Amino acid sequence: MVSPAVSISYTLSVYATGAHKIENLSVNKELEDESDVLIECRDVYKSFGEKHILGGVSLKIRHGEAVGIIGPSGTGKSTILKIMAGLLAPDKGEVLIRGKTRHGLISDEEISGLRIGLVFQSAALFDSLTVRENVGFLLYENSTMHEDQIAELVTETLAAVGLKGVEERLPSELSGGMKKRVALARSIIYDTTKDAIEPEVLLYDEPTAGLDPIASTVVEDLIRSVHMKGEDALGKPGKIASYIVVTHQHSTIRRAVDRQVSYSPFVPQFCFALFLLTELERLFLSSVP
Ligand SMILES: Nc1ncnc2c1ncn2[C@@H]1O[C@H](COP(=O)(O)OP(=O)(O)OP(=O)(O)O)[C@@H](O)[C@H]1O
Repeated sequence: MVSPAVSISYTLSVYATGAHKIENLSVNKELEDESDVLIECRDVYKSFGEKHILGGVSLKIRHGEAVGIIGPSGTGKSTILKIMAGLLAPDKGEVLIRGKTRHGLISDEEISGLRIGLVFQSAALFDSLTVRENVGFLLYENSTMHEDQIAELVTETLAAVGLKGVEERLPSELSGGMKKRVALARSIIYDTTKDAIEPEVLLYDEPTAGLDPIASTVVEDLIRSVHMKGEDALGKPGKIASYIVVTHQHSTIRRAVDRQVSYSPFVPQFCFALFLLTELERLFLSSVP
């Protein structure tokens, strides 16, 4: 039997202090089929002033994947998400969206064919807007949809993340977990009047930060539920093609993702290694006749 093509192509380098690159692990295997790669980072570098944060990160996100990135504070996890989302430009290296290089920051032209949503660590809701206005914000601003249509879609999207009757509340009237749900609803809503509905990749930055274990579990299950392999609160298949979760919490990784990329500190203090547990497992399995 022919082994399935194995998807491995990661290089991740993390700098300690100063300009010394101290770890650079890479595993590469040529792929037979690249057509399902939605986002690819190729040898991405990023520094802030003298601080070298990313030193040659390469990774691919494929259609249908649920990926976790775990690691200590300050190692550049949020930075790589922002680079993938097009909010920060890499100093060196490339970001490819469905095989096409994106130059610099995000632009409407370049994102056509793939919607990328970033769910921020804090829910980042507008305090003076109601939940309905927050969730429907982009549609009110950028679509040709009628206000009633947007309101209806907002209600439906809130129901998909398990929230009912909160449309006219202000963010200050919600619990932390509810705010995260509203932020999630805002990131999954889209203009249903458009002809072509593109696949969507969601990038979650610390989605369970600041939540107690029960509220964390609810959010982790919610992340699963809006994925195409899951089922939302209305019992419909989720609409998110792929997602990445950045987290400090192993419980979130265990519950919400299929494969993990981790920065893991070991001796000496500033060394970090990249563990590609699931990928290595796949490589091993695919090599078994
Ligand atoms: N816009 C910026 N300007 C200057 N420094 C920045 C900027 N953004 C991030 N940094 C620095 O880059 C480093 C990596 O930040 P980043 O937020 O990516 O780390 P992280 O791994 O996500 O951390 P955490 O888990 O605490 O969120 C930090 O030292 C941070 O202070």
